[in-house]
Amino acid sequence: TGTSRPQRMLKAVQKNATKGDPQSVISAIDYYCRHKEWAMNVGDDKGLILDSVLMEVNPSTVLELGTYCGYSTVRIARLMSPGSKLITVEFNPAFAEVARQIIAYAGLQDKVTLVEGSSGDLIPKMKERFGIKYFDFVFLDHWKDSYAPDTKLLEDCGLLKKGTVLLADNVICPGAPEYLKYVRNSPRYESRYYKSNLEYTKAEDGLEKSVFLG
Ligand SMILES: O=C(NCCCCCn1ccc2cnccc21)c1cc(-c2ccc(F)cc2)cc(O)c1O
Ligand SMILES: [Mg+2]
Repeated sequence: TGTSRPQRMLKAVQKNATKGDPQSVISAIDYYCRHKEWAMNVGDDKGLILDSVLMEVNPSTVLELGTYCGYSTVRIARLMSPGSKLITVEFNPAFAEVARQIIAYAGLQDKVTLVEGSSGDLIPKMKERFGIKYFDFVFLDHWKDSYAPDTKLLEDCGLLKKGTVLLADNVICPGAPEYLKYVRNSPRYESRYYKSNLEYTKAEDGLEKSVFLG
């Protein structure tokens, strides 16, 4: 058996990044995934768009669906103000274990709560479990066919407020057609597509930014 791809990514971070320096963790992962082995992090190209949308919102509460190894968790948390909270949901325990270590290596564990489970089960429990009233920012990066149902679930659970920004990864590759139809046709969202590349490749992909209008 041996190590998994996430475990090799963690080794690369421990070898090449500086403890407590989130930017060096991001650079170490991007270098590893571009030159050694591809992995499904949002990556550096789309990461710059994520950074700028995040800074524009300056959220107090963030929900991330799909932690994977914690790359986007680190990208988001490093830009969040003191006292703000990021809840990230990961379905796969092995991914969650690596992510916890990468988030801690970056020194961002105090801002981040990593929860294991499925979005469908956890979204209805956010208020009671984490004392969340609303999310100011939601990053969707989990099962692509869950983006639309989970967005409806967030609405129904009263977790979105006027101005909440949803940012969805992979709307072109692998694609989230149902989600695009939903947010682009709904009068309750103002949507915009940011064209970019699939992480570490020349293939097209992009992020869809959708503002909830209440
Ligand atoms: O599949 C992707 N991500 C999702 C992974 C599984 C999420 C499971 N999960 C996590 C939390 C959670 C909560 N509830 C339910 C389920 C949950 C993904 C794939 C590609 C990709 C792959 C091959 C290729 F050739 C091109 C592109 C690129 C990306 O950027 C991706 O994000
Ligand atoms: Mg993705």
